[in-house]
Amino acid sequence: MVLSNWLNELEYTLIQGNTDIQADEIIYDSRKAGPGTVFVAMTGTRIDAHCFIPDVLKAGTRILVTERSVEVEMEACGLTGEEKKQVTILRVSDARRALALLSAARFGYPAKKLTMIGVTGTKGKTTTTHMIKAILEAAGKKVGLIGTTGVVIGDHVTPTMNTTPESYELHKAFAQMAEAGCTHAVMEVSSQGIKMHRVDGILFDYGIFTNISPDHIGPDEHADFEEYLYYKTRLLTNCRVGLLNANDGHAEAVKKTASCELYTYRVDADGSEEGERKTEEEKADFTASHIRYVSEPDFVGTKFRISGKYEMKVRLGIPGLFNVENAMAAVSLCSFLGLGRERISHALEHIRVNGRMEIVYTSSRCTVLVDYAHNAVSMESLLKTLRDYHPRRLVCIFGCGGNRSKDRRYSMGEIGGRLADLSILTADNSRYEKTEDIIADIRGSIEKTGGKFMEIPDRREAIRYGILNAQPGDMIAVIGKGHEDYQEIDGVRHHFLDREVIEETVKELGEKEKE
Ligand SMILES: CC(=O)N[C@H]1[C@@H](OP(=O)(O)OP(=O)(O)OC[C@H]2O[C@@H](n3ccc(=O)[nH]c3=O)[C@H](O)[C@@H]2O)O[C@H](CO)[C@@H](O)[C@@H]1O[C@H](C)C(=O)N[C@@H](C)C(=O)N[C@H](CCC(=O)O)C(=O)O
Ligand SMILES: Nc1ncnc2c1ncn2[C@@H]1O[C@H](COP(=O)(O)OP(=O)(O)OP(=O)(O)O)[C@@H](O)[C@H]1O
Repeated sequence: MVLSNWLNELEYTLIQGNTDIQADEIIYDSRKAGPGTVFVAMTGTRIDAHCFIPDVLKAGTRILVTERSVEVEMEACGLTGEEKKQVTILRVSDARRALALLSAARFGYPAKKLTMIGVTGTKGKTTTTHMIKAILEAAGKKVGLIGTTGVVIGDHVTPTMNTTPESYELHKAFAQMAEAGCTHAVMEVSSQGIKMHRVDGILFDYGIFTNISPDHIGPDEHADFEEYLYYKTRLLTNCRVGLLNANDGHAEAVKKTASCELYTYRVDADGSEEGERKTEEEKADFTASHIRYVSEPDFVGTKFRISGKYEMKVRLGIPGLFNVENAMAAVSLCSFLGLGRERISHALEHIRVNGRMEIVYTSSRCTVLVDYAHNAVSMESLLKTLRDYHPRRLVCIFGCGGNRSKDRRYSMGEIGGRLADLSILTADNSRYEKTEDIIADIRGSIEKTGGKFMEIPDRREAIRYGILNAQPGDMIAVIGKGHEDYQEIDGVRHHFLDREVIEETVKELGEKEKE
């Protein structure tokens, strides 16, 4: 490919060289340098990649995209004067944005070949994207998905470093999706991804804003809540049709900044009808009401009614009030796509989202579920909504990650003590810390609540204990790791999946009962 073919959407200054030269690949990691590569030097949060310019030139790269003058680096590269002259240098104001625009061109603008659906929000991104995928697939569409659980195309899952991967990886994935015959791409759009220009140049057909609460604020993420909110709202300035959760405390502020064709959805947990709402502000385009919590021997979830621009009754096979919100986002969106109600209904009744309120076992004996809640806010909303099912006992099996803020241990201990009937403290990803030390930190706060707890540091044994000692009608929530299929100990990831341990134990239980 000739470099100039990739430059249509890029604003740049040609510092030296020419653009009518061969370019085969775009790289943003110096370790992939070689002849034919275009090196985009990004100023990182840890490293300024301009310092790798001598290395990439030595490795054979002859095209550089830079944010600043690189005379010093050119001096240090060891090339002859003639060789240096042959290097093409493009100066851009933002290399991350340049990477996004170049990557889109490099892969032939694959996002334009797909119906693009983006979901942002502090919570609910993974669940909502999986619900949309399940509905579209039930309607016979081929869908690609990108998010925390990886890039999913058909049965093939490729793990990703980030919830919203780097722009180059995104366009590569879109190209693979288009190649595989996908018509729709549904992806999680993190605020950090927006801030880091990973989705620059993509115009989403549909954008969803699920909710926002303080999170991801810190040295390498957002400076403060205002910045976090700002970047989250950018999705609704970069899509044709937007959907906003009217239940969210910041919905009005988000509405003011949105520039798309905007619709709202809401959940009336108190059972009131759309017609009974008093103010215009309280009305939404899509409303869920008449919510019932259903716990049957083979089905745990909710039933509710949707009214407004779309009407249907839903039986949702994933428990919890917040999942009604997630389902409302998914159904409202799918209502624009002209899908049959029976397909939507079937998909939601049988929905399973890997590690998100995932019911692994349910019978008259007990219900066991896995969830990714790994901080106090998520844990609190999870335990509160599980109470709506009136379990005999609510048992929560959890730990906390090592080498992370200790505040999380104290706050999760406090929530467990207050909201569970029994907490079983165990290992999460202990990393370089001793599991016993982490549990001791949790113990410190749980003891103050007077809540009942026990300690079983081995996570497998903790899960086995919970299930083998269940009382009829118990609900057991195994939380913190969700879809993760490993336990990280001393820098090594050992295979471990909560769901598998639950399934093994349930089998053991069945065999014991037969004896
Ligand atoms: C703080 C942050 O967002 N960092 C992201 C950023 O890394 P960075 O560019 O700052 O990294 P850096 O190490 O300073 O390197 C700078 C540049 O030097 C290059 N380099 C580096 C070494 C070398 O030898 N040669 C070389 O060329 C690197 O390839 C990079 O281009 O760009 C990388 C590539 O896209 C990301 O993987 C990385 O995410 C890190 C792992 C991260 O933890 N990010 C979190 C904060 C994040 O993005 N989270 C969101 C939100 C999730 C949610 O909502 O739950 C997400 O979307 O994942
Ligand atoms: N709409 C929601 N509101 C509040 N909590 C939610 C909601 N949806 C899911 N949760 C809780 O948050 C956890 C993470 O859910 P999910 O993975 O769907 O969200 P996410 O936005 O992708 O989160 P993360 O950024 O932590 O990966 C779930 O395990 C559940 O406990």
